[in-house]
Amino acid sequence: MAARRGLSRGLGRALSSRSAVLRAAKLGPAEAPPAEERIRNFCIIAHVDHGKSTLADRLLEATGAIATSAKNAQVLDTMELERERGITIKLQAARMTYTAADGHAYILNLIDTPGHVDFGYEVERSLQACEGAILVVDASQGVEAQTIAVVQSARAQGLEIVPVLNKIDLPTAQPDRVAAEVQAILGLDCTRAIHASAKERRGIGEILEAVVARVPPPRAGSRARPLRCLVFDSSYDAHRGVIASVRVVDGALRLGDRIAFLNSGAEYEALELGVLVPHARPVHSLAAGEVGYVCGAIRALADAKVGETLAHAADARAQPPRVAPLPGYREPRPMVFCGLFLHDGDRFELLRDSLAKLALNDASLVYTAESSLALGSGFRVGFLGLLHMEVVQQRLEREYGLELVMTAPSVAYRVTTTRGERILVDSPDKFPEQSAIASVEEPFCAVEIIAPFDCTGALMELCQEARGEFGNMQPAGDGRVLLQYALPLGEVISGFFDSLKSRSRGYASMDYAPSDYRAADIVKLDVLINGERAAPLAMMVHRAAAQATGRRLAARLKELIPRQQFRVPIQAALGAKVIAAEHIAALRKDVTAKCYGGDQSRKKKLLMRQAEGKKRMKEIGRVSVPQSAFMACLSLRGAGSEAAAGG
Ligand SMILES: Nc1nc2c(ncn2[C@@H]2O[C@H](COP(=O)(O)OP(=O)(O)OP(=O)(O)O)[C@@H](O)[C@H]2O)c(=O)[nH]1
Repeated sequence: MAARRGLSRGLGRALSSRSAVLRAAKLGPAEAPPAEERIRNFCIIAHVDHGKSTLADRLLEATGAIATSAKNAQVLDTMELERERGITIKLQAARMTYTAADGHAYILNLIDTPGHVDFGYEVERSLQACEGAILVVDASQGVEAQTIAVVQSARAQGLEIVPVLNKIDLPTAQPDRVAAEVQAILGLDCTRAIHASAKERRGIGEILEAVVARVPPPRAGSRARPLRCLVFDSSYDAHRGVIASVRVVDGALRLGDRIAFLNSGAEYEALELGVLVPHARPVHSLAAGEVGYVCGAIRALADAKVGETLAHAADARAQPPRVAPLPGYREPRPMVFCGLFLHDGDRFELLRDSLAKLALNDASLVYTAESSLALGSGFRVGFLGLLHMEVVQQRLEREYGLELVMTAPSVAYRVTTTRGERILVDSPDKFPEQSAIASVEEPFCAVEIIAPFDCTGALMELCQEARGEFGNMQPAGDGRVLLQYALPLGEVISGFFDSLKSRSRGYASMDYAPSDYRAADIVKLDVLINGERAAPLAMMVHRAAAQATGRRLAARLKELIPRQQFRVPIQAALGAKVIAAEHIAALRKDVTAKCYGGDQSRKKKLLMRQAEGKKRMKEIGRVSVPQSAFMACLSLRGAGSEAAAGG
């Protein structure tokens, strides 16, 4: 699945590589905006791998927005084309012109939606920029967990949904069976479902006609109102600042207009307006119903976050303001937290600069400095979910050449103290003494799982172990079952997905969305090494799982911490009460023992290597602890851990 940041980065890079061209690109003569009834704004929604990107490409080809590629995308003959293709796959919005069977030319805006639930809010905003959605379902696979999730989101936004059964070229395709499934599970009328093969370019014309005929045009009459645009995506370009993708909801935006973002209050001038066809084409104005981009030398994404409302500065400043923000704006809310440290503690400045640069491109990234005796200076970073965390980690390592140490991910608990204070605890460091806690609440999420029927028992057991609350179970067609559970988010982020896959032989698909907070008996599990509290190893766990987790952690640390010259006790404790204990026997590690005393140079090398190894160790009291030990807790927490670690 294409990760959200990948999309933004892709377009950012694509635009930046063309920024010189763009600056030189001539702004053509001003044109009248297309009539609302000739505009269709739509997106393509699908479960991963059902063919969303391939179909998007075909629609662009069929309307002449991009050149028709050779059959095999890998053998595109020119770099030019290849680049174009790369851009089209990663674009966030593309404008096509299509002459329909009724003889009229229509402007079709295809708006890309991020595929993953981590970016659910951004999906919601992209969908809000559309009036319709093409639902792609693989005719050989049928409805999957994310199919249900995306349809629910599209419905919530009131979009007209056009079902397309893709991959009918496959011998295993059963479009009629899958149509019945879509109808039964999703309640979508499939009598007019389109049979298509994006691969073989079948059904493409029918899909374009269906977009024109079935997706409603933008609401008429809104052009006379004061300007309001929805920012449904934004990315940062080093040369031009923030590029905000917008859907004009009311009024019209003209080049040179003074603009304001209603939630952040930031004001700028619209220096460049454009549409993506799919290359960026500067325009003089964008009117209600249209989709395009705005640049205004906007310095930080924080000023123009996804979900913002852009208006004319004068309307925003008027007393009382002449415009209200579009409803539903939310600050990005991190759900998963972890500590980020460096293998090489000396490069802290680089980590700080890299995070700051990344945050320019990712308004949902939040971080605060954190310092740990064992791991040095680093940051506590909040992410939208595990995928987001992975993407950030990879970007920091790849783009900034950093070698990171990440502590186990944790969720944020709501703690009410005995003094009546309510605090959000996203790190074991901040967990109050047990005696000062009145109550703790943990975040829950709504989970939907689709799996073969014969795995039902194993998966229900898994959800039960993860303290899940059963919601519903129903047939999902083709010998499969749909399970709905409410699960603690803390369990979902600790190996649950791996366990789900292993207990369903890889066949289950799953989707989750944060729901609410519920009371939970959460405690802080401390680890003591040689009597010293090892703060980076502390965890917040459910009391019922504390003892088993403590035992596994102590046993794992015993394996990971090298023997020292003295006996090292390892203990897991709840407050002052030790609940699990191990010890490492004393031994002086003689790394040269194998060298039979003869080969001096080899002996030297080994001693040097041992010294290097020591450098990578961190001291907890008198004990040298390797980096790997700090990651030990990653595979321990939660119910799914045994399966996740053991396969
Ligand atoms: N046989 C067949 N394969 C197809 C068809 N459409 C797409 N595919 C293949 O299915 C795979 C997934 O297609 P994508 O277009 O990348 O799917 P997607 O839904 O965009 O996936 P993500 O971008 O990863 O979310 C690719 O290997 C495509 O070549 C089709 O009509 N027939």
